[in-house]
Amino acid sequence: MTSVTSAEVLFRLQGHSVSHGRHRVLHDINLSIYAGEKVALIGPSGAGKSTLLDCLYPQQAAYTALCPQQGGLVDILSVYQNIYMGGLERHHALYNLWNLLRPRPADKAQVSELTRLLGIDDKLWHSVDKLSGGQRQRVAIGRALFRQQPIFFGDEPVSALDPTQAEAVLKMLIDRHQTLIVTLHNRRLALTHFNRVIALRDGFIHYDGAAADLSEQQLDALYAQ
Ligand SMILES: Nc1ncnc2c1ncn2[C@@H]1O[C@H](COP(=O)(O)OP(=O)(O)OP(=O)(O)O)[C@@H](O)[C@H]1O
Repeated sequence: MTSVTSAEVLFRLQGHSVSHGRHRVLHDINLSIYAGEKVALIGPSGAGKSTLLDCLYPQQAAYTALCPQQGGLVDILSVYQNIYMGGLERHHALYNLWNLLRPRPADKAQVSELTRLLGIDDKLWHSVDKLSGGQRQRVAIGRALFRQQPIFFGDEPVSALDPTQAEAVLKMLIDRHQTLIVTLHNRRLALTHFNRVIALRDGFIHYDGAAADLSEQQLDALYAQ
């Protein structure tokens, strides 16, 4: 895994606004995110969280494992193939083609280990269109983990998992990445697993600070307004 120097600014937006047609969805966003930060991005539906992730991602795309909201899986391919695709950039095309069709033992072992940790090892050779929403979400997370990058971007990456799984998977993502920016609707997870919370509402930053300085009730109020 490539590492980035601690306290290095990885992401910066200054006076950044985004519009879709006449609809402004992000207003004058100012923020810096440093290496090592674990940032929960919260806010009601439509607040602009995914749009903000889209603005930040290109700044470190080469070092970022991305887990988009729709998962981005290829339905007709197996769990193994979908996860393996997270590591395509590490090898040349012929190696990848061979490995997708006839997995080498070493690659198969790595992908199998991820599926075991994610609790989907019995699905390794199933095509992903046969999986439940939560199982598909774990495949998308497996693919992001297989990228082996220092930064993780997740757009509601654990929303389809039950509470126990969501916590375990989030912990795994945090353990394996130096810097994370994750959109979440689960306020408790935001406060217990992240050190910084950025709360958006109607395209404005409503709160940006330490998770330790926030209570769940304050976050609830943000959603209730
Ligand atoms: N391609 C688009 N064209 C037009 N409007 C868009 C487009 N993408 C997003 N929007 C609008 O931008 C606003 C912010 O959307 P965004 O997906 O960033 O919100 P979000 O906070 O991630 O929501 P959710 O929690 O539901 O995923 C919404 O009002 C949405 O309708």
